[in-house]
Amino acid sequence: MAKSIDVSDLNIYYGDFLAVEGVSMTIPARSVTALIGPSGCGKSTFLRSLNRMHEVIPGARVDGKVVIDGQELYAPEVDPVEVRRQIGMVFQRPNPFPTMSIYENVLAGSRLNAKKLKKHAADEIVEKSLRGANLWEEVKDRLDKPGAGLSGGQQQRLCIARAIAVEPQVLLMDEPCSALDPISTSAIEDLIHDLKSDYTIVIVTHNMQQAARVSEDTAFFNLAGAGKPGRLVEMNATRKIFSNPDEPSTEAYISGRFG
Ligand SMILES: Nc1ncnc2c1ncn2[C@@H]1O[C@H](COP(=O)(O)OP(=O)(O)OP(=O)(O)O)[C@@H](O)[C@H]1O
Repeated sequence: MAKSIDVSDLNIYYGDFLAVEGVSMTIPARSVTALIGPSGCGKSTFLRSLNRMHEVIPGARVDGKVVIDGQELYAPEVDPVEVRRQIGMVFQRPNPFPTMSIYENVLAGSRLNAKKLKKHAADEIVEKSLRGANLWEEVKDRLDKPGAGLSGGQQQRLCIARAIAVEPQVLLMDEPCSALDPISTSAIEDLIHDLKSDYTIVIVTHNMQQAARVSEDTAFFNLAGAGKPGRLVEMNATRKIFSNPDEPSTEAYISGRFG
């Protein structure tokens, strides 16, 4: 199920504006890769290029290659809508469908994928996904209540349940804990740890400790200068990035000297 991702010479544009330049990296399967770097260096833009969400913005485009287990993501025959279904994404702010029940929130993606879902199969998906997102025990007695009635941390876990319900190959997370308190953050981090045995996870985070805690590899992005595009400075084992990075600018960033 989990897939590795090979990115080569990827340039990412908003119209004429080159936001991210020349990224090449290999993101290993069944592992967590953290993307770090100062504001505006293109972490979210890069993340969205991995499931073709970037192109949703008018005029936005990429050139270069993204290959997921041998399949080129930007090949002409690939349907971007299908890609977005297969590569799950969790955003900064939990965004459950507010009036939809917890049960239906989990199934939202599966209902799009399968025309008719039998009650028994639907129940199974809901329980498995909520268990996978570490939320089952907290909500099993109120599955018919609206998603908006949950706490922020529970809502974020509900969004993760919704993302994993379709059994994606890859899970992209854009600062999934930035709107959460420390206890909910810790629950999500534990969950990320559990999920990585099944999924390839890429997470954008501003929190250095979080990158150090949850990821195997870390990619440090930076701007080459004001008005210049973001680029990948260094990707290495997280252990190495936080103890003995190859690049002085990585060292400066992680030690809090800029960014
Ligand atoms: N919809 C958009 N249209 C035009 N430019 C955009 C758009 N979204 C982002 N950008 C620009 O692309 C560059 C990279 O932005 P991006 O949000 O990817 O950076 P980031 O590293 O994720 O930042 P942050 O850490 O602040 O979230 C910035 O110069 C930003 O202004």
